[in-house]
Amino acid sequence: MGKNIILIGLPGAGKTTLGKLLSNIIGYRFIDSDAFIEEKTGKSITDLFQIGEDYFRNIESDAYKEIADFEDTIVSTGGGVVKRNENIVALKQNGTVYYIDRAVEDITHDIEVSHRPLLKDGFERIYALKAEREALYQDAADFVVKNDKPLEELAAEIIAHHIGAGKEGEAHDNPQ
Ligand SMILES: Nc1ncnc2c1ncn2[C@@H]1O[C@H](COP(=O)(O)OP(=O)(O)OP(=O)(O)O)[C@@H](O)[C@H]1O
Ligand SMILES: O=C(O)C1=C[C@@H](O)[C@@H](O)[C@H](O)C1
Ligand SMILES: [Mg+2]
Repeated sequence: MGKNIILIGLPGAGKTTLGKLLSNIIGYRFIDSDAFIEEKTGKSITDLFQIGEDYFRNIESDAYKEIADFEDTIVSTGGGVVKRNENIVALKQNGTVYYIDRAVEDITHDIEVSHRPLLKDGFERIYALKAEREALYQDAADFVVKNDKPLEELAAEIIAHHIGAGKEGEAHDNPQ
């Protein structure tokens, strides 16, 4: 059975769109951890966050432990997956972690903030998230993919890495 493909990165980095595209190409199941949590709890991420961030993060960590047992699955994670190392440890048991590294300026062009609890006060917060989390995303990643090109090209880079072929270019095995 193939290892899971775990996509991490900031809100708006392209994880869900790329994950669905990868799923169509290689036939693995696609899951989005936020949607998985909403289905399991019957509550929206916004509602869970309103109860308290710790409350949400506990539910999120439990979800990653469940997801870690899946096989042949592409996982689009929540942007905060790296806030707890236990999440990454669990997901790496049967998964390779790909950091989708996208410039904040590109993200702000493409997303709106209304249903995003962390961005409800505006885009400024995403600059802070980038500063807070960049090192965490880099440390967690087995492989870094720069999202500054068509998503089909990112998908090709990830598939090449996944099948063990390796590839020259901006995507690179993470030396950290
Ligand atoms: N390389 C790209 N070219 C064109 N559009 C892109 C690219 N990367 C991302 N996008 C667009 O950016 C938006 C955000 O992408 P997406 O929803 O996949 O991000 P995400 O990481 O899943 O974010 P979140 O989970 O926080 O919603 C989408 O409209 C997507 O189509
Ligand atoms: O970046 C984050 O911390 C979050 C991202 C979303 O995917 C959700 O998981 C939630 O809104 C928290
Ligand atoms: Mg998403």
